[in-house]
Amino acid sequence: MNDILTRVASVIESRKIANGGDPQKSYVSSLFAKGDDAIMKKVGEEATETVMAAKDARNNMPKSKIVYECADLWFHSMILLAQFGLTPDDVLNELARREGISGIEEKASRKKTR
Ligand SMILES: N=c1c2ncn([C@@H]3O[C@H](COP(=O)(O)OP(=O)(O)OP(=O)(O)O)[C@@H](O)[C@H]3O)c2ncn1[C@@H]1O[C@H](COP(=O)(O)O)[C@@H](O)[C@H]1O
Repeated sequence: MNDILTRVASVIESRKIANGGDPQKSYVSSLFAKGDDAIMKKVGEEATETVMAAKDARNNMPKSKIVYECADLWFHSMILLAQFGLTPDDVLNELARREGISGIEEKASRKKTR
C-alpha cells in the first residue's frame, strides 16, 4: 500500500474508541463516537463537495479545490472502511483485480449472466 495511505489508515485505527481514541482530542475519534450514520453522512457530503469543486473548476475556479475535496473524500472513505473492519488494501486489491478488464466488457458479461 502507498506509504501515506498506510500511515493514515494506522492512525485512523488507533483513533477507534475501543483503541483508546478520545473524541475530545481527535476529529477521527469524534466521528467514530457518533457512529455509522455520521460517517456515512460525511462521505456523502465530501462526495458532493468534490463534484461542486469540479463544477467550479469548469468555470475557471482553481483546480486545487478538486484536490482538497478529493483528499477529504478519500480520508472520510478511509474512516468508513475502518468502521466496517476494512482497509485501503481491500480497495487497492479490488482495483488490482479489475486491472486490464474493460469496463464495457465487464458490463456486457454481467448482462449475459442475468
Ligand atoms: N487527513 C485528515 C483530515 N482531512 C480532513 N480532516 C478534517 O475533516 C473535518 C471535516 O471537514 P469539513 O471540510 O467538512 O469541515 P467542517 O465543516 O469543520 O466539518 P463538520 O464539523 O461539519 O464535520 C475537518 O475538521 C478537517 O480538519 C482531517 N482530519 C484528520 N486527518 C488525518 O487524520 C489524522 C488524525 O486526526 P485526529 O483524529 O483529529 O487527531 C491527522 O493527523 C491527519 O493525518
